[in-house]
Amino acid sequence: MATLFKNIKELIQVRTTPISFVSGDEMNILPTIKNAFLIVEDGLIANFGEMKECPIDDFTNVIDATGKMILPTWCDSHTHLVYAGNREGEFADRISGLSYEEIAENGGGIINSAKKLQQTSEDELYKQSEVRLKEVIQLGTGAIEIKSGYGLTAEAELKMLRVIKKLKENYPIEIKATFLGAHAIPLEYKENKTGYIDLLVNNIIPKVAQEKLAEYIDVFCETGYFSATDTKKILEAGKKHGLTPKIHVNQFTAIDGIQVGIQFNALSVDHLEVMRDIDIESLKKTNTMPVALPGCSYFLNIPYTPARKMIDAGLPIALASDFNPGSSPSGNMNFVIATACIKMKMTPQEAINASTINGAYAMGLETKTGTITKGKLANLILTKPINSYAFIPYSFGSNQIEKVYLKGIGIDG
Ligand SMILES: N=CN[C@@H](CCC(=O)O)C(=O)O
Ligand SMILES: [Zn+2]
Repeated sequence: MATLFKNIKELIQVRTTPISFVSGDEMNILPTIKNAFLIVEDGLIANFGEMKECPIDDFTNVIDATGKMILPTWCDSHTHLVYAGNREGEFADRISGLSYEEIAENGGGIINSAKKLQQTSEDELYKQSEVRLKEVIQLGTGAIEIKSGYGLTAEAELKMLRVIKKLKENYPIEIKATFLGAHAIPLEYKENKTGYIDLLVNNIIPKVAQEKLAEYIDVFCETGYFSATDTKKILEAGKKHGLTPKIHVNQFTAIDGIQVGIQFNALSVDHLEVMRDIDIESLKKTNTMPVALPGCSYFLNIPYTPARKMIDAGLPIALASDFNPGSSPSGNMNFVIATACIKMKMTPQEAINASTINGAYAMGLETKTGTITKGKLANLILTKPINSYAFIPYSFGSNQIEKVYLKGIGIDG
């Protein structure tokens, strides 16, 4: 069962020697092969090279990619794709002048989503989430991290994580689950944050770990949510139960969350719209991936992560969608890449590296996906006929994807 893609105009993100991620100046290097072939066997990339070296075996399927390009599928390392209902009412309130913070203070925001989710059955939550998962696959995402965090009770958090597990069982996309019980302080604990942290530490985290429902642990380390000290306490409990941190930090204020993340060897620190020089300095020479979420900056009209400054300082960057009902109701990685180029001054090469190999690293999948490398999953984007890969971010809002292949199988919309 071998499939040959032939006459590929340009095969993008080709890495013959495995890499974990790229940083600094290396982010601007995107290796490609022009006029290429690629062979898929048993769901994996078996071989690739220049057309002049293409083997003349008997292939089960031959796909002529004349004029079209192939890239590894997008690796979206930060989403909240499992949620109930939507928050377009708050969207209208923001247009009328209320801020995201004011909406949250009035009982909207994450608390609003938690209320809806608690009242939604597991089956219904699965159905709503499945629609979004199918949509992002068609938009080129082949690996995705999904967080809990709209439950805020043991029962509802576990319900979310079971939905993520079911999606993982039923769809060919790679899915990683993150426990984000510390996403907001539930109304019942408004005057007793310590009580909620104790519940997380002594009850919910042990349950999540026991049922093996998550690999990562997240905390919204932010003024009005969880402080650096709270974050340490929660990450400590997560560590005790084998959960690796990937945390929300520096979205609105810099309160030393990055330093806590580094101290706990976080796989990633995400958002980073507000970055002090000390935060950039702290991230140097660490294994922690900084993750930018331009869709959130776009939607909330808040500053963009200073990616240019960070890359110029030698750091890596991953890009993710932050797909969620409150601050980024879109999981379209093509838009994320375009926005990173247009608003954050990342080059197309940097943005593609940030959305493939660096995104894969930010969810522990760098050995399985994120590059065109022999033995990796044949998770591929076949573009429509285009002149250059820069056309993908350039033509923002248009879809340049002809077909998505996961484990070598073409996914029908
Ligand atoms: N900032 C915290 N959490 C989400 C948004 C949550 C919401 O508004 O529902 C984020 O990453 O932007
Ligand atoms: Zn988020």
